[in-house]
Amino acid sequence: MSESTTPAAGARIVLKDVTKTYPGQVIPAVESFSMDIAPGELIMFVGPSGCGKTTTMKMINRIIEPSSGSITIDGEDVLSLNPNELRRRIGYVIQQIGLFPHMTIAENISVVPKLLGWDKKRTRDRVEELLAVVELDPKTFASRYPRQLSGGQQQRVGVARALAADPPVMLMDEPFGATDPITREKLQSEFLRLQEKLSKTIVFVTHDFDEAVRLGDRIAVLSERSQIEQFDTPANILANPANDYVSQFVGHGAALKRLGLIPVGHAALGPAGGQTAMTIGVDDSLRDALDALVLSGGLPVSVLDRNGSSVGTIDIERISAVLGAEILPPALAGGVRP
Ligand SMILES: Nc1ncnc2c1ncn2[C@@H]1O[C@H](COP(=O)(O)OP(=O)(O)OP(=O)(O)O)[C@@H](O)[C@H]1O
Repeated sequence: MSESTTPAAGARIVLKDVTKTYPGQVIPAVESFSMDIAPGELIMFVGPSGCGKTTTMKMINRIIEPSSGSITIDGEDVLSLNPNELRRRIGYVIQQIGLFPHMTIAENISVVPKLLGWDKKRTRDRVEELLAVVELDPKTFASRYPRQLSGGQQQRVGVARALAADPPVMLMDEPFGATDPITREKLQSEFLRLQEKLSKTIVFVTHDFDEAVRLGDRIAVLSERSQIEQFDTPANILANPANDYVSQFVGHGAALKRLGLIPVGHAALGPAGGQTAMTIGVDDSLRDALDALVLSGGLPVSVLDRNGSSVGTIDIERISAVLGAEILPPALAGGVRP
């Protein structure tokens, strides 16, 4: 990325006692919601349909006006920001994508830059840069229309459009919800790679707890009226759900989900060499290692470093030890690195 477009890192978002009661309703859709989101954090809102996730998120960019309470971005009250300032500071991606069908991909991405009065060259350069960022070749895609793109490609354009003015904050409402599972996983990985570079502050709404675990720095598990049942890292929520409501959300397979978060390199590896049927990378997850163990018929799996050299082996005991050192015999538990 050129120096002129060094990305804006995230901003702090603070919601204090935010309540929204829709006109004609007695019960608020969101009641006394408070949250402090650090710059660069990726926060997932998960909860059942109708619990108030979207209403809470849309109050941050004022698509919905709060009935009471305050919301600040880097200390500034969002109610005091004019519409252009809001657009500059907050990108917005939605499930329905919302690309304009009669505009080319380049024109779609240029919508906010145009509103902000950027000149043609700056806008064109930014469009090219962003298409490259979301892995769509500008030569092929800039002049196409949305209907000439697959769902996954359209969703990438949606992300590029939200990033156009390099906002420090991104709001994402089920952005990958309408894609098939394989495309969805691909978009999630791309998105994580992108976020590693950009470090935006992101509020991401999803129904899918596994998506929340995969993407989130912290997850807010919400119940009716956007009440926060637990707000913590994926690993802590999986290991210690705060109550039955959260446990239900975690669902079955909590141990497998936890393994998905831990790199193989965190386990105490066995000695390299010996008979192994399969290999796994040191940065792959323990869930991948378990998968390889199942396919190898239980034979230890050889662990390779980034250069492809064998650095040790992993087996089922060593995987279990990472999750439950405290309940295993001391000899095994002792080998686990924190
Ligand atoms: N414009 C509106 N007028 C009145 N009630 C509304 C309005 N929009 C949403 N609601 C109600 O507010 C509550 C919260 O809705 P919201 O869309 O925020 O939930 P959600 O958790 O995002 O749901 P979903 O996952 O289904 O999108 C729901 O009971 C909904 O029916």
